[in-house]
Amino acid sequence: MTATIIDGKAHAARLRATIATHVAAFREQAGRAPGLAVVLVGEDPASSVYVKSKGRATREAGMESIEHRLPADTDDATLLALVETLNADPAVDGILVQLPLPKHLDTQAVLLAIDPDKDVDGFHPVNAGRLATGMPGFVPCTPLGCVMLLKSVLPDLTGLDAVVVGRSNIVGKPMAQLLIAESCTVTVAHSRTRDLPARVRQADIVVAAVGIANFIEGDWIKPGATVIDVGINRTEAGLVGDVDFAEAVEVAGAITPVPGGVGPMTIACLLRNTYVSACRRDGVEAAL
Ligand SMILES: Nc1nc2c(c(=O)[nH]1)N[C@@H](CN(C=O)c1ccc(C(=O)N[C@@H](CCC(=O)O)C(=O)O)cc1)CN2
Repeated sequence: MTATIIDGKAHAARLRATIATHVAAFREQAGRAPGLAVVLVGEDPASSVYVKSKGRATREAGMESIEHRLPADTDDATLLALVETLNADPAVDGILVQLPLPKHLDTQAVLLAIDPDKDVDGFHPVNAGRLATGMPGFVPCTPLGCVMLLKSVLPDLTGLDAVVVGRSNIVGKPMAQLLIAESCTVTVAHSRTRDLPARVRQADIVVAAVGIANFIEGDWIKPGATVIDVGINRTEAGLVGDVDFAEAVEVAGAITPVPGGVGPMTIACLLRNTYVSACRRDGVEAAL
């Protein structure tokens, strides 16, 4: 039996349409549009595409897109000064610095400089702490999108065994926190985990965020499990995920494809976070 394919593109389109409706109501009530500032340093081709997509999606949702493109040799002081300006700008509800930054820049210092209440990426330690302790804050967009896709096929995750393969600050760790909040039993695995295939085989939910093409093999998957593939790996065969899709689709109960799975949800969730930020800043109740 082949798995249900979870159509992230369709889910993202629906979420974006919903946000656009709420943004229209916000504009009526608040007399202004939510504003998202995106900062890109350098010319990494993939990052340039993502930033362009974010700008287009922001405008299509009825929000204001403010783009700052800085040269690759920008120094820390210049970037930090721009973040401070955006922190102080009342028209800016959300600030996002596109990652990865060029190697000479101090990513941690830049993320720390963003006002946590405008941190629509949810990468600031204050928001990581809020997520870990169940307080309202901003949840990183990719894991938030993963949970939405998961719940589209498994509305109640209570008691399920989940394995998150990958322990990054922007996907693995927040993903684990979200699954704990959904009452899953969560294992966070990584490159040094002993007998990883055996761990994955026990899981009802597999989230693959390890960054290695086709790393998770079909016979690691428990029959009927739900597989969420966060990987975006450019190979000679094209864009592939961290899961060997051709193998896993024969075993899983449901699986996200790459492309067209988690990726589109990242930008849709960014719009959601920006709308929520505007509502919080204006003291308006968010409709989500
Ligand atoms: N500040 C941030 N930087 C980065 C983030 C982030 O959430 N915040 N995530 C990624 C890149 N990213 C958004 O920035 C992103 C990645 C992938 C997609 C997407 O829609 N992917 C498509 C394939 C598109 C392609 O050909 O590359 C898909 O999977 O279908 C959207 C956004 C790292 N940096």
